[in-house]
Amino acid sequence: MTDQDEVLLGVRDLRTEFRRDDGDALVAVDGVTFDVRPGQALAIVGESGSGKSVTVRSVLRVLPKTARVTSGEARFRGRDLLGLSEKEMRRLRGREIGMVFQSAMDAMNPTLTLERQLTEHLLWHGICTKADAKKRAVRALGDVGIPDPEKRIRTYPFQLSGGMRQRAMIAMAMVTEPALLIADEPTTAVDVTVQRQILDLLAGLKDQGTGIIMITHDLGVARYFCDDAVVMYAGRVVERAPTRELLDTPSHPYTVGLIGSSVEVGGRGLPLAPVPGSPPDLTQRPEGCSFHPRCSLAERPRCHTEQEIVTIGPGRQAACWKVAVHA
Ligand SMILES: Nc1ncnc2c1ncn2[C@@H]1O[C@H](COP(=O)(O)OP(=O)(O)OP(=O)(O)O)[C@@H](O)[C@H]1O
Repeated sequence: MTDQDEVLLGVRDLRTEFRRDDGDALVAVDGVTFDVRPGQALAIVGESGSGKSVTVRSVLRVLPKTARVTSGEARFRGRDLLGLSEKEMRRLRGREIGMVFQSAMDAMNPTLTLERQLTEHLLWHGICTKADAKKRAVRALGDVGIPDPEKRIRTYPFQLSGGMRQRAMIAMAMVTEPALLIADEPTTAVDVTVQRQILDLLAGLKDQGTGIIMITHDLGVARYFCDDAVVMYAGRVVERAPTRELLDTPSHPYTVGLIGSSVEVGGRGLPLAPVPGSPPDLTQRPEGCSFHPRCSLAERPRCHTEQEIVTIGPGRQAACWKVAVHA
């Protein structure tokens, strides 16, 4: 089997724009490329507004009306998701691609019991018969560690604690046995103990061969859970590497700053403190490297005119020509 055969999701040169009222286009995602393989987790890290969510929303085709993907490819199991009909995408989302978000309250329907939500989800996707749906739903809740699932299945999301709700959302995402799971800050709103339990649950999925994309602010979570990482800045990937290498020996000046400003205590990263300065207004992106106005190493004219991708090693690239000079 070649490397290429093993790619579950291959995103290439993805570009997504928002149309603004003043007519200007805001390029939120600009040329993003990454691969996710079965049984592997990819972290997408970066400051707020760097384009992490818009990237995965573009892949899932759940963008606000004002946004559109203007170019690129998102090949999932051989099919380009960006070329599928909306009907085909509806079949795929929630079935072959599961989704877990920061807040289960936003992702689940507060007016339906867990039983209704889980069984309707299974039946809509044609996973099993009505007779089997409840059994599978109870099993899914048990699998994510919800005690007494036969009883709990009759509750509404708001009747559960935050941690239990998050588990129920993961049960929803897992019940169809998706090949790919996209998790957008799944542990941000829960305490450390629940965070660990949720990561262990997701690790179980990974062991079964599920590919995972994890958006996270928490470098400790990325280190603990993710095989590879991409760092985004102003809509672009500025560095990609196996996670441990990226965190131990970062290359791009932005990654260095990001890690330098994050304190990892006992393997858990605190939320990232911002690198001095602020990201650019995406309607007026600086020429060349978008990070140059904040970069202490920036040199004229090269950093102001070009952004070069440098390959540092296997699976490692950084969007900074100075990396090659210092390597
Ligand atoms: N609904 C929207 N309308 C207009 N622009 C938007 C909208 N949503 C996002 N954007 C633009 O896209 C950029 C990327 O947003 P995105 O939500 O992907 O960032 P993020 O990295 O996920 O941030 P966070 O960590 O805060 O969730 C933002 O900086 C903003 O300029």
